[in-house]
Amino acid sequence: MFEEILQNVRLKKPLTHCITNYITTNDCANIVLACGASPTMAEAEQEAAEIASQADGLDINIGNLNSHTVLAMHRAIAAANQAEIPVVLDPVGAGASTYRMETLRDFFAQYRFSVVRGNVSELLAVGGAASNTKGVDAGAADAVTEENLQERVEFFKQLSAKLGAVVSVSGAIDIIASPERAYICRNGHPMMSCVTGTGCMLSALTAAYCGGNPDNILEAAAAATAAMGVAGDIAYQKTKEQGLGTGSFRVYLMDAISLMDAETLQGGMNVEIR
Ligand SMILES: Nc1ncnc2c1ncn2[C@@H]1O[C@H](COP(=O)(O)OP(=O)(O)OP(=O)(O)O)[C@@H](O)[C@H]1O
Ligand SMILES: Cc1ncsc1CCO
Ligand SMILES: [Mg+2]
Repeated sequence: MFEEILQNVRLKKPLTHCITNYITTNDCANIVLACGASPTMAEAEQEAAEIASQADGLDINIGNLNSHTVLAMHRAIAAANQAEIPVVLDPVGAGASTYRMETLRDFFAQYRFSVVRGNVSELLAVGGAASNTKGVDAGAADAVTEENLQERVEFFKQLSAKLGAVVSVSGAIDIIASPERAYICRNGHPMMSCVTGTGCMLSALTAAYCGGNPDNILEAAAAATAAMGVAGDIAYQKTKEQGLGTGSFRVYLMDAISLMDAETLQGGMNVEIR
């Protein structure tokens, strides 16, 4: 199902411009390289538009904002919209502060996004629902479960229609929704949330996949989530076999993305369409 998506990324090596937070910048650059794309992490307001307009995909992550990066983000997104380059927005910590919510409100009022990707608490906050975000982490009370899955799928399909963007929600059960169709992914391991930035990495990976597949955004976003989930499964297996911890898991996760091929993805993924 996702074979062509992966192949396009390795063939086209999409230039992926990420304006992200300094907590995870290096991991985001490395995951973009690992999947076969090229990262550029420029965040100076003076060059953000110029760099973005040369890219194939743009990743905007609000994890650690300041007035300079917000200005750079505005310039980069405007340039990407102008050039019709896909933009992925990671609303890190949405619901945690007024500054983040106001920044998001300004973005949604002015620009188009291809994908809005975050954890469930962030996407509930973006959708105006009650959210129990715990800083940049999802609140346990918001988790997608087998019991509330259908209700959440409907909510995120509606949010996708409202935003005019694919909505990609991560957690134990991931939901990647367009207004008509949602991919449900049940891969990955809880250890993924014990390493900082697995979500930030998934957003960067999503931007790279969208950059390589600009005419197939829903499938590109779903394939990125499935690849990250399968990588999480592989990394956990290796970590457990060797009796190791989260530091090794982080390295094995990167290894698994760099070694990911269509066969591994197809064989390992647990994906349903609703
Ligand atoms: N309990 C879990 N079981 C399986 N996979 C998980 C679990 N929690 C998170 N994941 C996976 O980890 C990755 C990151 O998801 P998460 O929801 O933790 O993102 P996030 O909160 O945005 O992360 P961060 O902001 O720390 O970068 C996704 O690929 C997701 O599927
Ligand atoms: C820990 C942290 N703080 C801001 S961004 C970030 C990385 C995970 O989103
Ligand atoms: Mg996040």
